[in-house]
Amino acid sequence: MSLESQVKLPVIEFSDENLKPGSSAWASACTDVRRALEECGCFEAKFEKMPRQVRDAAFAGAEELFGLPTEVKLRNTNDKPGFHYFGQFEFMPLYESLAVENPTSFDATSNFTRLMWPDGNDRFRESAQSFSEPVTELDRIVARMLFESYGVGHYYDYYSKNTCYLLRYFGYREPMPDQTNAGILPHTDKTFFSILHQGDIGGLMVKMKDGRWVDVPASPTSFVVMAGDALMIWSNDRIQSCYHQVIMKEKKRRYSLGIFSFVNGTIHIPEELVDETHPIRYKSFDNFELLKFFSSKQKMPLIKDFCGI
Ligand SMILES: O=C(O)CCC(=O)C(=O)O
Ligand SMILES: [Fe+2]
Repeated sequence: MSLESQVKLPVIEFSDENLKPGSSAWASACTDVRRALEECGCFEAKFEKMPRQVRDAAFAGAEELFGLPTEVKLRNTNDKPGFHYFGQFEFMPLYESLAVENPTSFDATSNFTRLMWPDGNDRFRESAQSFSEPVTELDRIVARMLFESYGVGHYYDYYSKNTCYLLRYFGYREPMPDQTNAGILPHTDKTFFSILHQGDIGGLMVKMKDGRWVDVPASPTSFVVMAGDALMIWSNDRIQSCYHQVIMKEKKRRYSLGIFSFVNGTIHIPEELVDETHPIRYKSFDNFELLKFFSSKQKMPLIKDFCGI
């Protein structure tokens, strides 16, 4: 085994014991979350609240969704930049994804389902919402723990009221002989948090601070929590957004599900996170303007060109 594959992500367990705010187990989980994000930009969350049948139904839904004709998938449009179908890229021929905005809502999941299946598909609709509920809950737990650990617990109220969630389904074809096995090229997300959950086929890799790429094993009980660029800016660079990519190592189709959080309204860098060793690096910004800025550029711009000081 090479040294590279021995590096592992930090693992944090979220169980009944440490989910009680105010308990000592909660306080130590708050510190673990902050340390993992500051040191690695991501961690593996073991989260018991996802029932096995809900997870399996969500992946069965993914398989059905990617089985639809491309022209149907292309109906997945949205006024928000980047909240739509992606695929058919020459430089990433294996990758496709579809997005459901506000996936914990009955109406939003119904609208998406009707768009894909005009005759209805209740099983799919229900699976999308039931999967999203516990994962958005995990997002809020992680956010609250991080804010408390930074001494800005009051920010949680604003976050929970103003966060907009996106459920994204990822599908990757198996590479043909002589075709690239790059599923998705290295990038950071424009989110506050991204929580990814792989199906049975792994392939996700995350980059550590020392430049090493680490495999994220697929597991039915693991969720990868990653810092997005919006969190990096909000944290005044105490946390770096997580570089990640997908390499298709197995000759099989791969599915993955992601819950992405975006904060509505102007995000200010908390004064508590600014001090002599962390002078202010960014101006206040809008998460959707950040998305727009990146989607409008041909060449990958730098965050500092968007809101750096
Ligand atoms: O397929 C995955 O697990 C990750 C996809 C991803 O990183 C993205 O589209 O932002
Ligand atoms: Fe990503």
